[in-house]
Amino acid sequence: MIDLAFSILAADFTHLAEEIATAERAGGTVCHVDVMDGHFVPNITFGPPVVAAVRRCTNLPLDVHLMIEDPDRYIPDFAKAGADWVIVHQEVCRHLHRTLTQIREHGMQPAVVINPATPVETLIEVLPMVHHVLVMTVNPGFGGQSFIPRCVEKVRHLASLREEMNLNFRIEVDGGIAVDTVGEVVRAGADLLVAGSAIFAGPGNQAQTTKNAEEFLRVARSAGELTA
Ligand SMILES: O=C(CO)[C@@H](O)[C@H](O)COP(=O)(O)O
Ligand SMILES: [Fe+2]
Repeated sequence: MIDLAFSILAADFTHLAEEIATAERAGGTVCHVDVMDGHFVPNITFGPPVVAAVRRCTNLPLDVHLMIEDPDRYIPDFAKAGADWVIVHQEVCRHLHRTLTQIREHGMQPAVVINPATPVETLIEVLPMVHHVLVMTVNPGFGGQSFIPRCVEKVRHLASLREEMNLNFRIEVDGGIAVDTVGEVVRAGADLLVAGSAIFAGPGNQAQTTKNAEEFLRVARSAGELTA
């Protein structure tokens, strides 16, 4: 199953509810929320109150990508806000197993993410406990950056580990995913596809947003069929 996890970072914040409804009607199946703290990444976005507002706009799974130092401190707040899936960066978790366990204990699905410079091997011990692994295909911090092709090999590596270890975590990609890059990552084994600037067309441009999402899904699904 291919999921389009549309990233609201690229949406028109003055009409967030409408932007989410448009992406959902066009086939988006997961709502990806990028939380940035200005420390782990050089940008600041939003926190639990915005996640709670998004929760009131949609019943889609909320995939909350925490680009923050010390995520443990905020797990209860994101649970209260209505997050479904919480993704933490391997690079900030000194006790990754404990953090993932805490996410699950708060009723959410735990996921882990690695930056382009972080190897897949750092995750082996936690693969049995995650709902998904996110492979960053840009350095985190901003939307609209260029896809880093070398990261595709990490998706392939994870897909083969999943088979070898007889596990069923999903593989997500995030950053520069668009019609010209999505085929490659799907063929490598990703099926949870984050896209922001490739989907949202800007204020008042719902028709183009719809077209973008439909075309994105058409390309992703045809790559998926070739792979299956
Ligand atoms: O986590 C991030 C960026 O750090 C992302 O989720 C971006 O929001 C993706 O944006 P595009 O590359 O699709 O524009
Ligand atoms: Fe993200």
